[in-house]
Amino acid sequence: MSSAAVSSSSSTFFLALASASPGGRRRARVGSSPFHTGASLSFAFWAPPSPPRAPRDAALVRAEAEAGGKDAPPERSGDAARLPRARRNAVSKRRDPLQPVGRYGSATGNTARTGAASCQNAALADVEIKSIVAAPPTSIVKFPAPGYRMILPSGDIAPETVLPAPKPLHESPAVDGDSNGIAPPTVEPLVQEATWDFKKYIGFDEPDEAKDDSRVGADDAGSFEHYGDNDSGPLAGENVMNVIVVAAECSPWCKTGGLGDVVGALPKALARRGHRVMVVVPRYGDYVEAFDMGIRKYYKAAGQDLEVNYFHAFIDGVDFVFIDAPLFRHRQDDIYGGSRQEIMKRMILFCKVAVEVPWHVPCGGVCYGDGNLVFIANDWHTALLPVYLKAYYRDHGLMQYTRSVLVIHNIAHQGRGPVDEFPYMDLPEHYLQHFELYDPVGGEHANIFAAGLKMADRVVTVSRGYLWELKTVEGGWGLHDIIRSNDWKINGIVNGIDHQEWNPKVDVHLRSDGYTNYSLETLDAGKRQCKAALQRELGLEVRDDVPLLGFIGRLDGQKGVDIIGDAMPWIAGQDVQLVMLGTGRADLERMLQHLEREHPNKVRGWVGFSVPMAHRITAGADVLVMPSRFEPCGLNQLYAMAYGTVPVVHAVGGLRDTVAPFDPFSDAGLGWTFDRAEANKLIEALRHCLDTYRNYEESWKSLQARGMSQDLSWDHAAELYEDVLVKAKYQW
Ligand SMILES: Nc1ncnc2c1ncn2[C@@H]1O[C@H](COP(=O)(O)OP(=O)(O)O[C@H]2O[C@H](CO)[C@@H](O)[C@H](O)[C@H]2O)[C@@H](O)[C@H]1O
Repeated sequence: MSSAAVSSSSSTFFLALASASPGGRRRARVGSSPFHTGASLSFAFWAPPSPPRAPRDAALVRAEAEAGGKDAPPERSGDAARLPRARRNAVSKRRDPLQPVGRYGSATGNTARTGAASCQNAALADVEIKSIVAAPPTSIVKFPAPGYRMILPSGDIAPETVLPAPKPLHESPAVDGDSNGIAPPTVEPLVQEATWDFKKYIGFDEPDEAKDDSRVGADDAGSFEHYGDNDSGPLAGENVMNVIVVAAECSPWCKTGGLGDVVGALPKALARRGHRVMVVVPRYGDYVEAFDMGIRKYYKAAGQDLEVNYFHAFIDGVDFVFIDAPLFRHRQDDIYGGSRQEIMKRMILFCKVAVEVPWHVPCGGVCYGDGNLVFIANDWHTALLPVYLKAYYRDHGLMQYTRSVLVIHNIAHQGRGPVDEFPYMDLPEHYLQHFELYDPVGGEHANIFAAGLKMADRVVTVSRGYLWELKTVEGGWGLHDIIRSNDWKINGIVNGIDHQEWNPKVDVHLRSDGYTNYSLETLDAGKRQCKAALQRELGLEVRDDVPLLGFIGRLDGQKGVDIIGDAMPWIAGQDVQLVMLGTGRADLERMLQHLEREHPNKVRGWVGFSVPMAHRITAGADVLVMPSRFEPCGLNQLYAMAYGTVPVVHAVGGLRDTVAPFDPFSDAGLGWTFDRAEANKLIEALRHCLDTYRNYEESWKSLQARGMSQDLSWDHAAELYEDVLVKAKYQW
């Protein structure tokens, strides 16, 4: 169907969507809070039987991480921890003169730090292009395939740099550069992959005899004997690959939520297994660690030629490549800001650039090349990458040994837009069918996530429970049919914890203002001190015997903070303290402030984005409350358990997978769960939790100890990711 043919109908649909939300008929008003907007989603259905969670080893901590080490997140301009209260509240109040979009690029009316899941489709009503000049797809023919029109995004690629020697599929190690005769290029690549020396690059100290070893390639695994304690080569063995993780955010440089955490940590864990790993992320600000590589390229995005520069840092065995372009600059505190068309244009540019990074960016002097390479794209922002990989290259016999994996962190945000905007994506016309989607809520539209899911070689969701939910009408947000039909290539892998960043033993945010580092051995004294410091910092009465409840999260329908508001009359009647930290929807921000005003002796509602405060609440609170309506994985409950803070969660998605309910009879479990995202269910769970806290000290301590003793490290998750990468590699 041509875009012209569909445009009028789509415009009608999208105009009708101005106040619609993807939950549509599924959404139900919860409770009767005066703060409730009615935009929240009641998300309750039969959850799948819990997969038995294999017992893991005792907590693996990287105790060697040093105070203020290079991984310690620097204070970002968005952090408001040290600002006076008035300014703290102002942090989240920035308003863009342009139509604002939600965290994932959907119109919400909120700041870009927010993820107003409830409203993302509303943006679709805005079909007027504000800043993008309409243009047909570009057709820069670089490598014409017989009888085929080839579209390449980059404006200045010399053939010798775009076509490194292809590799046969069976050739696994990233260190090996032999090409094996499938359509060899007429011109040799500028940088030979064979010159790549993994050990030298990541700084392993080799003994002389190892240096003499002239073996290369797959059989060379034995020469990695000095990789940590493992003398048989990289943990990944012969599966060693080149991995490029592509995402819109990456902690500690730019983070609005869990995506940033994952992208900051998973690559390091993959590198520890021996893979050569790069992270590609936009350069929203000046990041002191990264240096200009002096490479300039030109790309077309939505009809405009744009210059792109590359900045590079090598940290913890990972190449971090920051894409610098005018579209990304000065967006540090507003990375998903601007109109829907603007963010789409940024992501089109970003994906076009990222897919060619393995050719243009010689990290450590050597490009990654496109053999034995896998991209890991994340969420809808980078879902175009698998599409470009296929449309620009794989369809034309290029990049035949490159694979793509797409990770679903949150399917509530999909990159929906009118069908008549499809030409901005610079794709062959027949690709439109992969984007086109009709659902009762969104009408007929172009859906970037849908196309990415179809084009990716493999797909990962961030928990198995969430994967199950995605296949349901309630949980798939219109993509359930696509998920179901691609079930064969989807795996659920629970996120891990970066133990350099989220570890009470070494947490840099617990080193001042009366807080302290602690471990399982020093839990009692350590938590008591952190709790007192938190109470002091927030102006609450310093009391050890009062249970301190915490909430941290984006203020939107997903996180269910309004359910806490609904439960407030009961909470206020208890001898408890409640600290909530979040930013997002204006009505929910007001709710936090209102609750603090109403209950000044009990409640603190901190409106703002503060990484240090998130760490301090996690350490100082006794209980972390997560009444999320849906939660693909959830990281805060993992962090809480690692800090001896007991989670009380709605049993949904990853929360259900990771928080086994407490069983007082067998003294097992990790926290309290409730089966519907409703205030009365939350109250019931909290009642049991507080009863245990007050009256069963031994049970409480063993709950804390079990939480802290789990191996929640990324190393375990990275191993599971590796299985997926290998499946992708051998999949044709
Ligand atoms: N106001 C604030 N100040 C400081 N820090 C704040 C903050 N609000 C949130 N954070 C931090 O942001 C992170 C949020 O993690 P979540 O797992 O809740 O992610 P989120 O829902 O954004 O992401 C999605 O992706 C992740 C990763 O896959 C999934 O776990 C999750 O279920 C899915 O919704 C945590 O590190 C938290 O401390």
